[in-house]
Amino acid sequence: MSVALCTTSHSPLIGLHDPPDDVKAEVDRALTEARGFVEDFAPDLVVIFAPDHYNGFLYEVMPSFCIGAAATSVGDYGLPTGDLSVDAETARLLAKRVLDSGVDVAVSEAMRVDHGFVQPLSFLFGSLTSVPVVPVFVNCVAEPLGPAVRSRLLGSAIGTALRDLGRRVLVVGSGGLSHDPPVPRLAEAPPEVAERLTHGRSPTPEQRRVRESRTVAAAGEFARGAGGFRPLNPAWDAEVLAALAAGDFAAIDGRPNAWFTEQGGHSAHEVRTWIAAYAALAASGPYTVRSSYYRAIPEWFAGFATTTALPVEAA
Ligand SMILES: O=C(O)/C=C/c1cccc(O)c1O
Ligand SMILES: [Fe+2]
Repeated sequence: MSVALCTTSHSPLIGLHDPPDDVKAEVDRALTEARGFVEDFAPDLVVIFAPDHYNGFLYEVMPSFCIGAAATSVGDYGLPTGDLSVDAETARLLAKRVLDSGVDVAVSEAMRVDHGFVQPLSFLFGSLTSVPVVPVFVNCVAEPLGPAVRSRLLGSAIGTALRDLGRRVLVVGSGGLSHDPPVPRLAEAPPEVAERLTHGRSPTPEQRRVRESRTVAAAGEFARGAGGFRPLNPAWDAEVLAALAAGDFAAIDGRPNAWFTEQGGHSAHEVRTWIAAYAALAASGPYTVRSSYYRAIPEWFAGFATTTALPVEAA
């Protein structure tokens, strides 16, 4: 089997609240390069690690990790709705192998996914059904969170299992580096928001519109330096990118959750998806980063990065 990696930030504000044209063009070039890398690799399976933002996973039951044997997009922020082309047999096999390794992963036969999964799949493949996929949910927002090292163990177990498949597998990690957009938190939520975080899996179109327009308005404030949001942290982002590029998981493994939150903001825990993806790649041996793009983009509420990587012997 062969393996390749692409990690990318997502932001539902892309296309809804864009940065100046020169920045947008720079990101487009980076994503086009990543897409070219993926086309050249021509995967026959994609394993995507991504978070959810209270669209598919709510406090009714909030697993730390979940592998989907079937998945459908809820179509938040105007993104495509519909089923992903999930490779159910491989999803169930990977779940078994992860459980055998001692990492407790949930399984879903009806996973609902949001922009965290849908945006990278749409960027890289143009649709949700171009390539067989195994979606792997990583809880990055709903506290309490387990330690980040568990994401590495999850990725490592999946990468080890992938070695036996004899397939061309692209592992994808989806999520921002430093960022703290207004995703609600249960501990400080008023009752109606707590109710939504627990049971609100089917908002009306109007409820969805209100929620999404609030995020766009907040991004406008953030980009103007208003609103009291936590700033992006390019220095921390560089530190994390350098550790992952060097395969230096030890630099991250021992970090407490407070390190991610204090340095990068509450949503910086989305970097767990990158840790899992890089750990999955590392299971096939030493790797080398082929491309790495970064820019802090307040209009998208994101320390925005995209990287690609290959095993050393394939590079
Ligand atoms: O509104 C949400 O659910 C999330 C918004 C968001 C904004 C910016 C970067 C991200 O990673 C997000 O999920
Ligand atoms: Fe996100």
